[in-house]
Amino acid sequence: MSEHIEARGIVKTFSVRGSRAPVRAVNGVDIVIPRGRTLGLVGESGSGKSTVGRCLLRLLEPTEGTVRHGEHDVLAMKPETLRRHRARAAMVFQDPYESLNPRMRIRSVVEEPLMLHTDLEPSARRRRAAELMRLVRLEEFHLDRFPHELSGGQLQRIGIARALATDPEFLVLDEPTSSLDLSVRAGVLRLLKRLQRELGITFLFISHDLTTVAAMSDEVAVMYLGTVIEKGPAAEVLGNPQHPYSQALLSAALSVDPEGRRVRHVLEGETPSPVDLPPGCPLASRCPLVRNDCRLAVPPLFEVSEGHGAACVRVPEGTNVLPAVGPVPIVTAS
Ligand SMILES: Nc1ncnc2c1ncn2[C@@H]1O[C@H](COP(=O)(O)OP(=O)(O)OP(=O)(O)O)[C@@H](O)[C@H]1O
Repeated sequence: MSEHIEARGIVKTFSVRGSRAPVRAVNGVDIVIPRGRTLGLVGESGSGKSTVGRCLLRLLEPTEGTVRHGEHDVLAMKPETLRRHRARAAMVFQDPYESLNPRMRIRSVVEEPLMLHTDLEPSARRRRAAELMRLVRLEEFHLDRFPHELSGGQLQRIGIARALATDPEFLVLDEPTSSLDLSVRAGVLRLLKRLQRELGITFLFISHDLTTVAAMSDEVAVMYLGTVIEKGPAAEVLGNPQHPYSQALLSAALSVDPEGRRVRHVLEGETPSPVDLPPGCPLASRCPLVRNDCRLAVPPLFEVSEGHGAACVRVPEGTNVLPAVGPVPIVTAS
């Protein structure tokens, strides 16, 4: 299966007022997603998930790293090439109401990307808008409504229709169902699955909700403090987590193991500030299993099983080192 989205060594820092040191929001992340597949990106609030998603779309300029979309070097694009490239990749935001202009009719919301990134005539834009309504299972009359006249679930379908307007190959879905009632969540997730199947779109699915990620993802990457600390096939990472942070995240969410026993992996203490990152494993200051060598260097992703890696020195020695998410060559540790 061909790699579709491939980002290497992504670093993103933000300068903040009143602080001489920048916030290191993303600290050397690799992302590889094969065409038509879903990578779920999980981690607590502030771990850098949205910043990674925005860097992949170049809605933010990474401070370091490379981003490839198919054959295209996204970060090397000049403005006009980038404008046309924006038709190939789009983002669906968490809160559909917040992300839509309340004064724009839905038709303008849906047609806007066509105006910005394509040269379609008005009549072709209208036809495309009607087609998009059918695709997301809404009625054509919704195009003449304003955002406040639609329900949360309908608005998120509009957010999806807008993202699909230019027939993109890649979508970043940033917590696309977190603001929705449970009763409409499943419908939106089913819609996304169907669209992916029918249109062959590649997804980066960002969420802190592990149940949703489990249902949506082929592979999962777990982020902590700007770093991917575990990644691999979704069933492996979520069913057999090896990094103490992933174990804590999962036990907080599930609180029972596969045999039905209650398990608790509690992390004490505060997450360190991304302005002042510790030198070794980012979890060292909170990890119940910490050893001296954890504080020396950031551990690489040690291979737990095929394609499943965890950046923890306690993963058995003598294993391979996984350099990135997805089907990439595996380097044997010396
Ligand atoms: N524009 C910005 N200026 C300064 N700091 C920022 C900016 N954007 C993000 N950050 C910081 O970068 C870190 C990562 O933020 P990010 O939003 O990517 O995390 P996240 O995992 O997506 O969290 P959430 O789930 O809450 O959206 C946080 O410490 C955040 O405060």
